[in-house]
Amino acid sequence: MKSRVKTGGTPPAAHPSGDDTGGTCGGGAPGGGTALGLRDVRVTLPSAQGDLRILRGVSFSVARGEIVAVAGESGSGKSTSILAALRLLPAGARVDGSIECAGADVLGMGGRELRRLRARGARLIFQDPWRALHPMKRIGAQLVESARTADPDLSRAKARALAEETLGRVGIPDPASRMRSHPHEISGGQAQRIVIAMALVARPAVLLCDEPTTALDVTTQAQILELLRDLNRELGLSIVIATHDLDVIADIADRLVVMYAGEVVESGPTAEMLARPRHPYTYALLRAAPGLAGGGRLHAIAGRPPSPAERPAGCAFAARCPSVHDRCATVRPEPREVLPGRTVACLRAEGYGAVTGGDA
Ligand SMILES: Nc1ncnc2c1ncn2[C@@H]1O[C@H](COP(=O)(O)OP(=O)(O)OP(=O)(O)O)[C@@H](O)[C@H]1O
Repeated sequence: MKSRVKTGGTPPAAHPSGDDTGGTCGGGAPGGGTALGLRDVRVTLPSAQGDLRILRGVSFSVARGEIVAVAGESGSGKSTSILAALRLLPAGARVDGSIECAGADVLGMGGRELRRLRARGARLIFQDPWRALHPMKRIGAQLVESARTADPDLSRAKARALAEETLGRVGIPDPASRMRSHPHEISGGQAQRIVIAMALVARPAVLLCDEPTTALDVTTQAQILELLRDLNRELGLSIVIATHDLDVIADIADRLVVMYAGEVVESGPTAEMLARPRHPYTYALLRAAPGLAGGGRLHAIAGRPPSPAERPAGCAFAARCPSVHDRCATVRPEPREVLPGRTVACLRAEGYGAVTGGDA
């Protein structure tokens, strides 16, 4: 169903609200094999210079039990895609296209359904875990609140038991005593585990992680990603991870969605995209990733992406593209399916070899 929605300027819900009782979008909701689907999503934001087209027809989907990484440089539209999925864009934002979460039409939702969506349909994990934790409330109380907001029929005792069990599940030692701690008593890595636990107790259909490890040290980053992968494997949790750092997610993502200047330029199974990137931007991102270049020379991507106000007429990547040709300046490449489940938006899409240690 196609919709056009003006969002009401609701700020991201740092703490779950407890006032919803209805709705259709939740972890246990029926509805096909898709946990989250964006189809031709366009987002326009008002600004002093006029309307800014931030997303220009973004499509990707996350099957149940799948990990999808949304990658791209800063400003490519990753966060906007995630916030659009939860209708959390700033006041005045216009969203066109269609967004589906666990079988429900997100752009057609009313207030109550939206609260339900945010409480248990799709839960957000931010880069900064402290943003999601109330500094004055005990960790146990925050977990119980999250569980009971998602399922108001859950008794306080059952919610506490679920909270404690989930803390153990995400690797928090001595969960019973941790329940009584306040956020200032824990480390950044533990805080992110607790934020993940707060999402898990709500049994969401999909976890939306926006740069979930960027604020953490390298060892903790790896542990949090391992935790996400375990939760995906053991609970069948569907996960989206937005990141500018392809190294970080290449090992755990089933599929990659590469964004540039508000568009998806390439998407497909991770292994295939690493072995044979087809879009020059994907290739450039891979060559700029230390882990994936495997000790080979790193190639920074020269230049910078265009801002939404200065986007050129044809291909947005043309000014930085080593394979550019005349038509790229005037013809906007539409995403096309080059293999089953693999799309590329490039007039050439010629394909490159895998980026390896010997690549120079
Ligand atoms: N409220 C806003 N008003 C104006 N422009 C915005 C607003 N929010 C985002 N943008 C612009 O939209 C584009 C996409 O931003 P977005 O944050 O979605 O990208 P991103 O890929 O998540 O980048 P980052 O990793 O830096 O968060 C950027 O050019 C950004 O400047």
